[in-house]
Amino acid sequence: MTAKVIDGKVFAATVRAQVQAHVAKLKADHGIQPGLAVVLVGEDPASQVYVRNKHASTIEVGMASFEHRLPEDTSEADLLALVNSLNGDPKVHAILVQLPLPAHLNSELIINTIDPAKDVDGFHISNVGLLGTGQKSMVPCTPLGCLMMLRDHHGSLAGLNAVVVGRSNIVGKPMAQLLLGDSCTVTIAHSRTKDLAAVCRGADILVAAVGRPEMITGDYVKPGATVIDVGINRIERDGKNKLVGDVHYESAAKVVGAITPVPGGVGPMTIACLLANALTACCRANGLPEPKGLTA
Ligand SMILES: Nc1nc(=O)c2c([nH]1)NC[C@@H]1CN(c3ccc(C(=O)N[C@@H](CCC(=O)O)C(=O)O)cc3)C=[N+]21
Repeated sequence: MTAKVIDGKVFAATVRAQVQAHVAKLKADHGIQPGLAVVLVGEDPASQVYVRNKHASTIEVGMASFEHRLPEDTSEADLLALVNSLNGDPKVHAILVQLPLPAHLNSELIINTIDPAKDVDGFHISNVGLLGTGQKSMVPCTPLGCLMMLRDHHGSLAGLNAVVVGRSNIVGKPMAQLLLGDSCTVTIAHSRTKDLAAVCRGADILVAAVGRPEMITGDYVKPGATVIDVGINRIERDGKNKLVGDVHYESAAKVVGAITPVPGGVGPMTIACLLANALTACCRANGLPEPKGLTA
């Protein structure tokens, strides 16, 4: 069987185009421009790349982008003061504090200080609770992007067996909630699950978010299954730096029905969903109808 490659790059471009059109309409009809603030503490090179990409895409869809780069030794009090000022800034509808933060900063405290209505990452405890109880919330960008690709590929997800490998607060747990919301039968597995391969082989939908390069091989997948690879691992192979997922693409692709590549799968969708969430936050803040097809 030849697997269908789910092209996240192409899909993300269509999401960004929808966001761009909606942003233009907000401006024309209401004179409103959505604003996204990104806060980066420290000099982590990978984080700097993401922040630069986010800035460029934000401008491209016509939103205002506010970048705050703070030194590694920024105090918790100073960071909290910045978050509070962004909370109170009417031009800022959406706030993202890049993670991980330097170890001397309490990430939970900082995330929970963001106004939940502006929390485009959906990491605030209020948004986590709202999602868990099926209420309107801000939904974490990576799981939202995965859900969009799955809905596009399958139409309805009702009744399908979904296995999420990974139990993080930013991907595994919210992904499971979203799949449950779409009426999948959901299993959350992880590195300590007994006979992980057998559990994974029961999946019609397999979401790999364990953070272990190429761990999910062809032996872990059911023929015809849909595989979403959330992993982004930088490894060295044959003296070269390479980006690989949590799925061993070559062996899995021989078995499954559809699969997302790395790069060019979930990553671009994460950024597109960040923009979608910023737009949603802006519409809600102004009591306007939300964009269709861009929310959970
Ligand atoms: N508060 C917060 N929210 C985040 O959403 C967040 C974060 N912190 N910290 C870091 C991670 C990482 N992340 C990525 C987004 C896009 C790509 C992406 O577009 N990747 C490209 C490849 C890029 C490359 O070549 O390096 C791809 O997969 O095709 C990757 C990683 C968001 N994160």
